Amino acid sequence: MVKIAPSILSADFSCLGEELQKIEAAGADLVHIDVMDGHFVPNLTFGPPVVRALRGCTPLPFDVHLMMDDPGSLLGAFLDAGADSVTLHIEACKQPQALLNRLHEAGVGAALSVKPGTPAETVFPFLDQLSMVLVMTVEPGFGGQKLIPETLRKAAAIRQECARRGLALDIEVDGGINAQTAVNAVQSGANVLVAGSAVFGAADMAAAIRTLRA
Ligand SMILES: O=C(CO)[C@@H](O)[C@H](O)COP(=O)(O)O
Ligand SMILES: [Fe+2]
Repeated sequence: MVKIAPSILSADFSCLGEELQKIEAAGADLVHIDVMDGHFVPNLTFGPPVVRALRGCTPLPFDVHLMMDDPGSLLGAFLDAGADSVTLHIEACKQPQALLNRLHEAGVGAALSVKPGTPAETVFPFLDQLSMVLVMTVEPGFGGQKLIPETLRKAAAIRQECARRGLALDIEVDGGINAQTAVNAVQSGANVLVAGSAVFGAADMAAAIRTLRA
């Protein structure tokens, strides 16, 4: 079953709560929240107070994608704010194990992400401790970019390694996912599709989500 995680980076920021209610009604499975710190990526978005404020707007799980240089510094605040799963970039983690331990202790989903230039193998030592791996299919920082096709080979390599080890992880792809690119993404082993512009830019969000899922 393919899960659809609309990224609120492409939502109307002047009425984020209503935007969450719209994607819930349209059949979204998760809310993908792109946290950018202006250092790890050249853009700045939401912090824990925004996540906390949105928590009351929908029961959908919050999939928090931390694009931060020092994710440990605000991890507790994002957990308190209502994150259901937290994705850390392997490139930003000096001690991934310590941060994963904190996520396990908090009882939330623990995910690691790789940027397009980061080998899939960097997350292999942690696979048995993860609920999800996020393969970035664009350079992180902005919505509305074109998917980099070679990145899907990493989704396939991670899926293969999981199968070899008998692990049933979610594999999420993020960036440039639309009705066309979703086909190759799912064939490569992804089962969670992040979609910002393809959902929030659609005239009919429910139809866009149905098409992505199909
Ligand atoms: O993490 C990111 C970008 O850094 C993404 O979640 C984007 O927000 C996806 O946007 P689209 O490419 O689907 O428009
Ligand atoms: Fe994201």
